[in-house]
Amino acid sequence: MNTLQKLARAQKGRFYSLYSLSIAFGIIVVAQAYFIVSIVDDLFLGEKSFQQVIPFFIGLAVVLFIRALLSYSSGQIGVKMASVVKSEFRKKLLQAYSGQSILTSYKGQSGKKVSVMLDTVDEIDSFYSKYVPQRILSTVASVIILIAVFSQHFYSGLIIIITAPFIPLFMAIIGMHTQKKSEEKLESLNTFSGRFLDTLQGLTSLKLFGRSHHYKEVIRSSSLHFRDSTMDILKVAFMSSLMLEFISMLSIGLVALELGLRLVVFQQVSFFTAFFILLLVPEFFHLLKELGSAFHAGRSSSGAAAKIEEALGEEGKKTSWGVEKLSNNRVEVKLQGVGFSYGEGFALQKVDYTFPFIGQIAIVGRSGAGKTTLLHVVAGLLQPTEGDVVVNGKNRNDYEEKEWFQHVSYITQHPYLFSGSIAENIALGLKVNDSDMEEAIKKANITELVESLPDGVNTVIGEGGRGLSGGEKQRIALARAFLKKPSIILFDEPTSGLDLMTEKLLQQSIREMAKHALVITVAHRLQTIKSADQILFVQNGEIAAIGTDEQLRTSVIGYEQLFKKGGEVQ
Ligand SMILES: Nc1ncnc2c1ncn2[C@@H]1O[C@H](COP(=O)(O)OP(=O)(O)OP(=O)(O)O)[C@@H](O)[C@H]1O
Repeated sequence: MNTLQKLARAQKGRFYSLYSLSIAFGIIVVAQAYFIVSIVDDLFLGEKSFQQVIPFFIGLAVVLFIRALLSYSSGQIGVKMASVVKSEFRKKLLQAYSGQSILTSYKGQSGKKVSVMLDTVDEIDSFYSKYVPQRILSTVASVIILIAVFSQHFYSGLIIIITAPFIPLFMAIIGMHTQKKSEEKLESLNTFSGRFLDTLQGLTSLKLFGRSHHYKEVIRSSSLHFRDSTMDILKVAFMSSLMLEFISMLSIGLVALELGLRLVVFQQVSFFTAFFILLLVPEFFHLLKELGSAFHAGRSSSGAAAKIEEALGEEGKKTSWGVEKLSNNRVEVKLQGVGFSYGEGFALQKVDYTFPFIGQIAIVGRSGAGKTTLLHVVAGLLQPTEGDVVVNGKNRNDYEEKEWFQHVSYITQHPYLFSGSIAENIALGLKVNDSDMEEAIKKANITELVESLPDGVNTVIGEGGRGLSGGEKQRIALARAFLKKPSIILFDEPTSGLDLMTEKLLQQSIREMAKHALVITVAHRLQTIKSADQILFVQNGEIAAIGTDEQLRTSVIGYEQLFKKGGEVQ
């Protein structure tokens, strides 16, 4: 609970308001008992008239109103505290997820991440909306009630002091179990969400391989596991409420017995005192019981906080960035002894190469040779584990992240298209005028495609760009690049599946781009390789040779074997 406590204390104003409200609440509870006892005592024993006790009735009504107001206000403060902390956690998680290295972000299931961000963060709500206000209220108000009881009758106070500690003791025992169970519950909820989204995304593959039934069972058992762990928590909650009720009932009974004997048999206390104490004791134990239930909810929140901290701790090796500006439009990228390792197995070996300002560079090699890894290192998505990426004479890590990415566009094999219109997908939030949009569309060779659609550029394409072919998606991504006009375009060419026409259109667009920028392509097509100014031939994580297609064909063993009959790189 430490992190959650710290975050609660950080909201000093609200924290102290809760204390003030609790002091007022304690006084109000005592005043309420006083007014009730005075009314009963005066009316039945003092034989006063109804008119004479009217001031007490008014006092009681005012006190009841203030009591309701105080309870409402402390609840509201708790809700506000919770909303501040929850939005803080969500912001941190979002920053952590978006700032993670590409390797860390690929790890884990998306559904699980969404569940942490939404459900797990929601779980901490009860710590602030229930536990914190109740803890302050119960401790402060119960002390005030205890002082009132002691002031009237010492032995009743003593019985309360002896029996009351059983409640916190019991709460501590319950609390130990609850946090663990709550962590288990959240883990199964996150796993369930992760599996669900994963299965939903891979539904087509599962259907095609006739395995959808198996996965239905996987989801079913995952959901049953979540149900069982929720029921486990509820079981503990019910047990804990029952026990708290039992302890407090016993304690109230003891005080009542003692007071009854003193009042009726020994006649040592007045009716006023006995009744006053008998009204306050249940209030005292009610506060402790409420604390017990709130404590249970608070422990569940601790489990959630632990899960969030775990998610925030998944740092991974990020690319580090500096504060330098990269204003120059001409960007020269130099790889100096650059190496990268995923930890075990494959490693990119010391790469030395200076890219030209403008032109087309192709990266070729067998599958698994390290082409994409090299592209990711150049893109700034992976931080080299050795050597430096030097940009315009300075280490790239010295530049601001935003500055670098302003100069780069990366067109992957499967570009992500958001749910929205084609225009929105091309602009990606940029404010663009119609003629710029038209030009980008023309250069990316999608004019015909756009014109064939019912609403032109305003046609809505589904989540993930459903309804468009792979080649069309890539051309939309190219249009993004034409609009952005970056200095460096990284292009992961599709391995297969493009018809001749689409291939030609893509090649045309890339050639157009290479007139004004540096285009680095992970190339799989002979045509791209032939038109490249220079080719980096990658073999086992090393640049084995550099040259034009002609040069490499005559001088490098293993280069020619890369090509299949159809002209595609294997
Ligand atoms: N996240 C990762 N963690 C560990 N190893 C990885 C990771 N990504 C890739 N690898 C390994 O690194 C090696 C190079 O992968 P890379 O994707 O760079 O190859 P490639 O030349 O682009 O292959 P292809 O043409 O098939 O896409 C492969 O052996 C691959 O298994």
